[in-house]
Amino acid sequence: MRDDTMDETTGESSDESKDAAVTATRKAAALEAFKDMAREPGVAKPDPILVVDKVVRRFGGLTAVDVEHVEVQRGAITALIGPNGAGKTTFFNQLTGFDTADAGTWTFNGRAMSGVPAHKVARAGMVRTFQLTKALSRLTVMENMRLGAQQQKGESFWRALVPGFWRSQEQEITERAEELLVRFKLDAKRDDFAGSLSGGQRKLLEMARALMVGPELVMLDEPMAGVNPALTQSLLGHVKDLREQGMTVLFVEHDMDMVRDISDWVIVMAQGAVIAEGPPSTIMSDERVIDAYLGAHHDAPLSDTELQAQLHDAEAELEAEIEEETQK
Ligand SMILES: Nc1ncnc2c1ncn2[C@@H]1O[C@H](COP(=O)(O)OP(=O)(O)OP(=O)(O)O)[C@@H](O)[C@H]1O
Repeated sequence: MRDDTMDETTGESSDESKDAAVTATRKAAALEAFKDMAREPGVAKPDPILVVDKVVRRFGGLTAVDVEHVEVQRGAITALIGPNGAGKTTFFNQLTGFDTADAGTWTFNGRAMSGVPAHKVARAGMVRTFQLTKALSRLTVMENMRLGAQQQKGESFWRALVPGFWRSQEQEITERAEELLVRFKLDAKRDDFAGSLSGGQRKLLEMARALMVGPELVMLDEPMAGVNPALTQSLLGHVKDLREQGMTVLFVEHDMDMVRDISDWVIVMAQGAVIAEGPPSTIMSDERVIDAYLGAHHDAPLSDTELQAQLHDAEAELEAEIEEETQK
């Protein structure tokens, strides 16, 4: 039963103040772990949940991922950033068993995971979110949630053999789905097609679906992409909430405001490799990161011709914008 007695000094119910205390503690613990940490790619973490060594993925002649060593701290929110084509999504796919690495090893909670198929990786406690595909959009919100559990548990064998066992599992799955839908304020949409949800609601469903297996490490692929600014804060709150519930979060994101707002630590990839790590407040002023985003040699002086070309492009863009505005 909830204890709703009020704290006279803060005016909060004691449950609320307890929640706030937990939030402060988890955040503080995460920040404490990164205090004084060397800002070097591959730097050792005090309590890593994930440790990656020499992972390589090639597509023909292109090396999409070539990560020498990286560690992810347990209980923290870590952002994985980098310019387009840096290899972030490919790296996520290797780690979660959705694609096979050409080389390398990694451990999750000390357990070797290379070569382990996706549903077993999920069962071990490491899940990634997926954007809603066309097929999933045609299912209801509830069906998506149930699929999140079934697909990842890979228990069709048991389902066929032991119907009684499966029925009790089914009930458990439905209850867990209901609980998560309430938490993500999607319960009123449970019977709507996932395709009819707004951009922000889809992101919530993607997150809720990943939580069906009760993961320890949640990997979010661009959780803010296509989200209406009005829903931004609510989504950020849900991501922070994962940490408060004791989960570890690793997310890929281009939106630097979000990275600064919620991450405890940032890992930067460029051309397949981890090139820098550091706290969100200073990472974007790291020379290696500036180089990666702007392309090498940005500090070499521009030739006259290059300068003219840049000015010309900027003017053309500005004119196009003005024209667009006047036509509205
Ligand atoms: N299935 C594939 N076949 C061939 N090349 C691929 C494949 N998947 C990714 N690549 C290439 O690998 C490189 C890394 O791509 P990836 O999508 O992992 O980068 P990213 O950092 O996630 O980029 P973005 O931020 O734009 O999503 C790119 O050059 C991409 O074109």
